Amino acid sequence: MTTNGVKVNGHGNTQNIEYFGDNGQHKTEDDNRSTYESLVQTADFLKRLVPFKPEIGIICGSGMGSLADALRDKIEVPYERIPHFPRSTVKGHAGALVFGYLADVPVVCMKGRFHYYEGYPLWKCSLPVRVMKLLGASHLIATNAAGGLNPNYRVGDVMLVKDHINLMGFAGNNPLQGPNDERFGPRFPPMNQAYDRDLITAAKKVAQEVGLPIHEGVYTCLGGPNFETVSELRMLKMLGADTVGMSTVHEVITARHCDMTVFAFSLITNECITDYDCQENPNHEEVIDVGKMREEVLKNFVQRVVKHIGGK
Ligand SMILES: O=P(O)(O)O[C@@H]1C[C@H](O)[C@@H](CO)O1
Ligand SMILES: Nc1nc2[nH]cnc2c(=O)[nH]1
Repeated sequence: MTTNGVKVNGHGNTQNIEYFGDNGQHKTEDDNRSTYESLVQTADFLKRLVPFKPEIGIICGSGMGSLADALRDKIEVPYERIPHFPRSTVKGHAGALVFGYLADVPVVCMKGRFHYYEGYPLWKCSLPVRVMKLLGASHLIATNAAGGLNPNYRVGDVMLVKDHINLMGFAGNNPLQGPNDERFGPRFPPMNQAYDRDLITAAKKVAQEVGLPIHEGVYTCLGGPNFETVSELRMLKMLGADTVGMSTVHEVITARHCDMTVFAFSLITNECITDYDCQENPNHEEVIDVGKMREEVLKNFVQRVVKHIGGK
Protein backbone atom coordinates (compact mmCIF):
# COMPACT_ATOMS: atom_id res chain seq x y z
CA MET A 1 0.00 0.00 0.00
CA THR A 2 1.35 3.47 -0.85
CA THR A 3 0.05 6.57 0.93
CA ASN A 4 1.59 10.02 0.54
CA GLY A 5 4.89 8.58 -0.66
CA VAL A 6 5.10 6.17 2.31
CA LYS A 7 4.91 2.51 1.43
CA VAL A 8 3.72 0.18 4.19
CA ASN A 9 4.09 -3.59 3.76
CA GLY A 10 2.46 -5.74 6.40
CA HIS A 11 4.41 -8.93 7.26
CA GLY A 12 2.64 -10.67 10.13
CA ASN A 13 3.21 -8.53 13.22
CA THR A 14 5.87 -6.32 11.65
CA GLN A 15 5.65 -3.51 9.15
CA ASN A 16 8.45 -2.51 6.82
CA ILE A 17 8.24 1.15 5.92
CA GLU A 18 10.04 2.23 2.78
CA TYR A 19 10.19 5.76 1.42
CA PHE A 20 9.75 6.56 -2.25
CA GLY A 21 10.66 9.82 -3.97
CA ASP A 22 8.20 11.77 -6.12
CA ASN A 23 9.25 9.88 -9.24
CA GLY A 24 9.22 6.50 -7.50
CA GLN A 25 12.96 6.17 -6.81
CA HIS A 26 13.94 4.59 -3.49
CA LYS A 27 14.87 7.12 -0.79
CA THR A 28 16.60 6.66 2.55
CA GLU A 29 16.87 9.10 5.44
CA ASP A 30 20.29 10.04 4.10
CA ASP A 31 18.66 11.49 0.96
CA ASN A 32 16.63 13.96 3.02
CA ARG A 33 19.67 16.03 3.95
CA SER A 34 18.96 19.42 5.45
CA THR A 35 19.35 22.30 3.00
CA TYR A 36 21.10 25.62 3.55
CA GLU A 37 17.65 27.25 3.62
CA SER A 38 16.28 24.88 6.30
CA LEU A 39 19.28 25.56 8.54
CA VAL A 40 18.84 29.31 8.03
CA GLN A 41 15.28 28.77 9.31
CA THR A 42 16.71 26.99 12.37
CA ALA A 43 19.22 29.79 12.98
CA ASP A 44 16.56 32.49 12.49
CA PHE A 45 14.31 30.75 15.03
CA LEU A 46 17.16 30.81 17.57
CA LYS A 47 18.13 34.40 16.75
CA ARG A 48 14.61 35.48 17.70
CA LEU A 49 15.08 33.92 21.16
CA VAL A 50 18.62 35.08 21.87
CA PRO A 51 19.60 38.76 21.93
CA PHE A 52 23.33 38.21 21.31
CA LYS A 53 25.56 36.49 18.74
CA PRO A 54 27.61 33.53 20.08
CA GLU A 55 31.29 33.75 19.15
CA ILE A 56 32.07 30.18 20.17
CA GLY A 57 30.15 26.92 19.90
CA ILE A 58 30.93 24.36 22.60
CA ILE A 59 29.94 20.68 22.37
CA CYS A 60 29.74 19.01 25.79
CA GLY A 61 30.94 15.41 25.79
CA SER A 62 29.45 12.52 27.78
CA GLY A 63 29.23 13.45 31.46
CA MET A 64 30.43 16.98 30.71
CA GLY A 65 27.05 18.72 30.32
CA SER A 66 27.73 20.74 33.44
CA LEU A 67 30.18 22.83 31.42
CA ALA A 68 27.05 24.64 30.24
CA ASP A 69 25.99 25.35 33.83
CA ALA A 70 28.89 27.78 34.23
CA LEU A 71 27.32 30.22 31.74
CA ARG A 72 26.01 33.62 32.87
CA ASP A 73 22.63 34.94 31.66
CA LYS A 74 21.66 31.51 30.35
CA ILE A 75 18.95 30.92 27.75
CA GLU A 76 18.22 27.20 27.41
CA VAL A 77 16.37 25.91 24.35
CA PRO A 78 15.41 22.19 24.41
CA TYR A 79 16.20 20.38 21.17
CA GLU A 80 12.58 19.34 20.70
CA ARG A 81 11.60 23.01 20.34
CA ILE A 82 14.17 23.72 17.61
CA PRO A 83 13.01 23.27 14.00
CA HIS A 84 14.91 20.60 11.99
CA PHE A 85 16.92 19.52 15.08
CA PRO A 86 17.44 15.87 16.10
CA ARG A 87 16.69 14.65 19.67
CA SER A 88 19.20 13.43 22.27
CA THR A 89 18.69 9.81 23.31
CA VAL A 90 21.82 9.06 25.39
CA LYS A 91 22.16 9.13 29.17
CA GLY A 92 24.54 11.96 30.09
CA HIS A 93 23.43 14.08 27.10
CA ALA A 94 20.61 16.34 28.30
CA GLY A 95 19.35 17.69 24.94
CA ALA A 96 19.37 21.50 24.89
CA LEU A 97 21.23 24.41 23.36
CA VAL A 98 22.37 26.72 26.13
CA PHE A 99 23.27 30.29 25.21
CA GLY A 100 25.06 32.62 27.61
CA TYR A 101 28.35 34.25 28.57
CA LEU A 102 31.45 32.38 29.67
CA ALA A 103 34.30 34.64 30.85
CA ASP A 104 32.22 37.48 29.34
CA VAL A 105 32.40 35.86 25.89
CA PRO A 106 29.05 35.03 24.23
CA VAL A 107 28.84 31.28 23.57
CA VAL A 108 26.39 28.54 22.71
CA CYS A 109 26.74 25.08 24.29
CA MET A 110 25.34 21.82 23.05
CA LYS A 111 24.28 20.09 26.25
CA GLY A 112 24.03 16.74 24.55
CA ARG A 113 25.38 15.77 21.14
CA PHE A 114 24.16 13.34 18.48
CA HIS A 115 25.93 10.07 17.75
CA TYR A 116 25.94 7.74 14.77
CA TYR A 117 24.96 4.80 17.01
CA GLU A 118 21.71 6.59 17.90
CA GLY A 119 20.69 6.00 14.32
CA TYR A 120 21.49 9.44 12.94
CA PRO A 121 23.49 9.73 9.73
CA LEU A 122 26.74 11.67 10.15
CA TRP A 123 25.45 14.82 8.43
CA LYS A 124 22.65 14.93 11.01
CA CYS A 125 25.01 14.34 13.94
CA SER A 126 26.97 17.39 12.71
CA LEU A 127 24.02 19.61 11.72
CA PRO A 128 24.25 21.75 14.91
CA VAL A 129 27.76 22.84 13.92
CA ARG A 130 26.38 24.47 10.76
CA VAL A 131 23.67 26.11 12.85
CA MET A 132 26.37 27.50 15.17
CA LYS A 133 28.15 28.91 12.14
CA LEU A 134 24.95 30.50 10.83
CA LEU A 135 24.40 32.02 14.28
CA GLY A 136 27.76 33.75 13.88
CA ALA A 137 30.17 31.47 15.78
CA SER A 138 33.73 31.58 14.41
CA HIS A 139 35.14 28.90 16.76
CA LEU A 140 34.19 25.39 17.79
CA ILE A 141 35.28 23.72 21.03
CA ALA A 142 34.48 19.99 20.81
CA THR A 143 34.90 17.92 23.97
CA ASN A 144 34.56 14.16 24.27
CA ALA A 145 34.87 11.29 26.68
CA ALA A 146 37.32 8.75 25.31
CA GLY A 147 39.25 5.60 26.04
CA GLY A 148 43.00 6.10 26.47
CA LEU A 149 45.08 3.95 24.13
CA ASN A 150 48.36 5.67 24.87
CA PRO A 151 49.93 3.85 27.85
CA ASN A 152 51.00 7.18 29.38
CA TYR A 153 47.42 8.40 29.76
CA ARG A 154 45.56 8.00 33.06
CA VAL A 155 41.84 8.23 33.84
CA GLY A 156 40.97 11.90 34.43
CA ASP A 157 43.78 13.25 32.20
CA VAL A 158 42.99 15.44 29.22
CA MET A 159 44.36 15.00 25.71
CA LEU A 160 44.35 18.01 23.42
CA VAL A 161 43.46 16.72 19.96
CA LYS A 162 46.19 17.61 17.47
CA ASP A 163 44.80 15.39 14.71
CA HIS A 164 42.25 12.67 14.06
CA ILE A 165 41.89 9.48 12.06
CA ASN A 166 38.56 9.45 10.25
CA LEU A 167 38.08 5.68 10.31
CA MET A 168 34.44 5.87 9.27
CA GLY A 169 35.58 7.97 6.31
CA PHE A 170 37.87 5.10 5.24
CA ALA A 171 34.64 3.17 4.64
CA GLY A 172 33.13 6.07 2.66
CA ASN A 173 30.99 7.45 5.46
CA ASN A 174 31.49 11.21 5.78
CA PRO A 175 29.27 14.09 6.98
CA LEU A 176 30.06 16.02 3.78
CA GLN A 177 28.95 13.17 1.51
CA GLY A 178 26.23 14.16 -0.97
CA PRO A 179 25.62 17.38 -2.87
CA ASN A 180 27.90 20.21 -1.71
CA ASP A 181 26.49 23.67 -0.99
CA GLU A 182 29.31 26.19 -1.55
CA ARG A 183 27.59 28.59 0.86
CA PHE A 184 28.87 26.30 3.61
CA GLY A 185 32.23 25.48 2.08
CA PRO A 186 34.21 23.87 -0.76
CA ARG A 187 33.62 20.41 -2.25
CA PHE A 188 37.12 19.23 -1.30
CA PRO A 189 38.17 20.85 1.99
CA PRO A 190 41.70 20.28 3.30
CA MET A 191 41.93 18.59 6.70
CA ASN A 192 45.69 18.70 7.40
CA GLN A 193 45.40 21.72 9.73
CA ALA A 194 42.07 20.86 11.31
CA TYR A 195 43.09 21.66 14.91
CA ASP A 196 44.32 25.17 15.57
CA ARG A 197 47.98 25.13 16.69
CA ASP A 198 47.83 28.46 18.55
CA LEU A 199 44.90 27.28 20.62
CA ILE A 200 46.72 24.06 21.49
CA THR A 201 49.71 26.07 22.69
CA ALA A 202 47.50 28.42 24.72
CA ALA A 203 45.51 25.53 26.20
CA LYS A 204 48.66 23.76 27.39
CA LYS A 205 49.55 26.85 29.40
CA VAL A 206 46.00 27.10 30.76
CA ALA A 207 46.06 23.41 31.76
CA GLN A 208 49.21 24.02 33.80
CA GLU A 209 47.59 27.00 35.53
CA VAL A 210 44.54 24.97 36.58
CA GLY A 211 46.52 21.82 37.47
CA LEU A 212 45.15 19.57 34.76
CA PRO A 213 47.37 16.68 33.56
CA ILE A 214 47.62 17.33 29.83
CA HIS A 215 48.71 15.44 26.71
CA GLU A 216 48.58 16.13 23.00
CA GLY A 217 47.60 13.36 20.62
CA VAL A 218 45.47 11.74 17.95
CA TYR A 219 41.77 10.92 18.39
CA THR A 220 39.82 8.37 16.41
CA CYS A 221 36.09 7.72 16.27
CA LEU A 222 34.28 4.44 15.76
CA GLY A 223 30.56 4.16 15.14
CA GLY A 224 29.76 2.45 18.46
CA PRO A 225 27.74 1.71 20.49
CA ASN A 226 29.82 -1.25 21.64
CA PHE A 227 33.22 -0.65 23.16
CA GLU A 228 36.13 -2.17 21.27
CA THR A 229 37.58 -5.67 21.26
CA VAL A 230 41.15 -6.20 22.42
CA SER A 231 42.24 -6.85 18.86
CA GLU A 232 40.56 -3.69 17.54
CA LEU A 233 42.26 -1.61 20.22
CA ARG A 234 45.65 -3.11 19.40
CA MET A 235 45.06 -2.24 15.76
CA LEU A 236 44.04 1.36 16.58
CA LYS A 237 47.20 1.74 18.64
CA MET A 238 49.30 0.54 15.73
CA LEU A 239 47.56 3.06 13.49
CA GLY A 240 48.75 5.88 15.75
CA ALA A 241 45.59 6.70 17.69
CA ASP A 242 46.02 7.88 21.30
CA THR A 243 42.33 8.02 22.23
CA VAL A 244 39.21 6.34 20.87
CA GLY A 245 35.63 7.57 21.08
CA MET A 246 32.34 7.73 19.20
CA SER A 247 32.05 11.39 18.17
CA THR A 248 33.90 14.63 17.33
CA VAL A 249 35.56 13.67 14.02
CA HIS A 250 32.47 14.36 11.87
CA GLU A 251 31.72 17.55 13.83
CA VAL A 252 35.24 18.82 13.27
CA ILE A 253 35.12 17.99 9.56
CA THR A 254 31.85 19.93 9.28
CA ALA A 255 33.29 22.88 11.22
CA ARG A 256 36.44 23.05 9.09
CA HIS A 257 34.34 22.78 5.94
CA CYS A 258 32.59 26.04 6.94
CA ASP A 259 35.89 27.61 8.03
CA MET A 260 35.45 27.54 11.80
CA THR A 261 38.55 27.48 13.98
CA VAL A 262 38.60 24.24 15.96
CA PHE A 263 39.84 23.27 19.40
CA ALA A 264 39.05 19.81 20.78
CA PHE A 265 39.98 17.66 23.73
CA SER A 266 39.36 14.17 25.09
CA LEU A 267 38.75 13.48 28.75
CA ILE A 268 40.25 10.05 29.40
CA THR A 269 37.43 8.16 31.10
CA ASN A 270 38.90 4.67 30.89
CA GLU A 271 42.16 3.01 29.96
CA CYS A 272 41.63 0.83 26.89
CA ILE A 273 42.03 -2.86 27.62
CA THR A 274 44.60 -4.42 25.32
CA ASP A 275 45.28 -7.46 27.45
CA TYR A 276 43.19 -10.64 27.05
CA ASP A 277 43.72 -11.55 30.72
CA CYS A 278 42.17 -8.33 32.05
CA GLN A 279 38.79 -9.01 33.67
CA GLU A 280 37.55 -5.40 33.72
CA ASN A 281 34.91 -4.01 31.37
CA PRO A 282 34.53 -0.44 30.15
CA ASN A 283 31.05 0.94 30.77
CA HIS A 284 29.05 4.11 30.23
CA GLU A 285 28.40 4.71 33.97
CA GLU A 286 32.14 4.91 34.59
CA VAL A 287 32.45 7.34 31.65
CA ILE A 288 29.83 9.66 33.13
CA ASP A 289 31.31 9.38 36.64
CA VAL A 290 34.74 10.49 35.43
CA GLY A 291 33.10 13.50 33.72
CA LYS A 292 31.49 14.42 37.03
CA MET A 293 34.74 13.84 38.93
CA ARG A 294 36.57 16.33 36.67
CA GLU A 295 33.64 18.77 36.44
CA GLU A 296 35.15 21.70 38.34
CA VAL A 297 38.63 21.62 36.85
CA LEU A 298 37.22 21.23 33.32
CA LYS A 299 34.88 24.19 33.82
CA ASN A 300 37.85 26.27 34.90
CA PHE A 301 39.94 25.01 31.96
CA VAL A 302 37.27 25.65 29.31
CA GLN A 303 36.45 29.05 30.76
CA ARG A 304 40.07 30.14 30.46
CA VAL A 305 40.41 28.81 26.92
CA VAL A 306 37.23 30.71 26.01
CA LYS A 307 38.66 33.87 27.58
CA HIS A 308 41.80 33.43 25.50
CA ILE A 309 39.76 33.08 22.29
CA GLY A 310 37.52 36.04 23.22
CA GLY A 311 40.51 38.27 23.92
CA LYS A 312 42.19 37.61 20.55
O1 LIG B 1 29.70 12.09 23.34
P1 LIG B 1 31.01 11.48 23.70
O2 LIG B 1 31.89 11.21 22.54
O3 LIG B 1 31.74 12.34 24.74
O4 LIG B 1 30.68 10.11 24.42
C1 LIG B 1 31.48 8.94 24.50
C2 LIG B 1 31.13 8.03 23.35
C3 LIG B 1 29.82 7.40 23.80
O5 LIG B 1 28.75 8.26 23.49
C4 LIG B 1 29.97 7.31 25.27
C5 LIG B 1 30.37 5.94 25.73
O6 LIG B 1 30.40 5.87 27.12
O7 LIG B 1 31.03 8.23 25.62
N1 LIG C 1 34.80 3.95 21.39
C1 LIG C 1 34.98 4.29 22.66
N2 LIG C 1 34.35 5.34 23.14
C2 LIG C 1 34.57 5.67 24.42
N3 LIG C 1 34.06 6.68 25.14
C3 LIG C 1 34.58 6.58 26.39
N4 LIG C 1 35.42 5.54 26.48
C4 LIG C 1 35.42 4.95 25.26
C5 LIG C 1 36.10 3.82 24.72
O1 LIG C 1 36.87 3.13 25.39
N5 LIG C 1 35.83 3.53 23.41
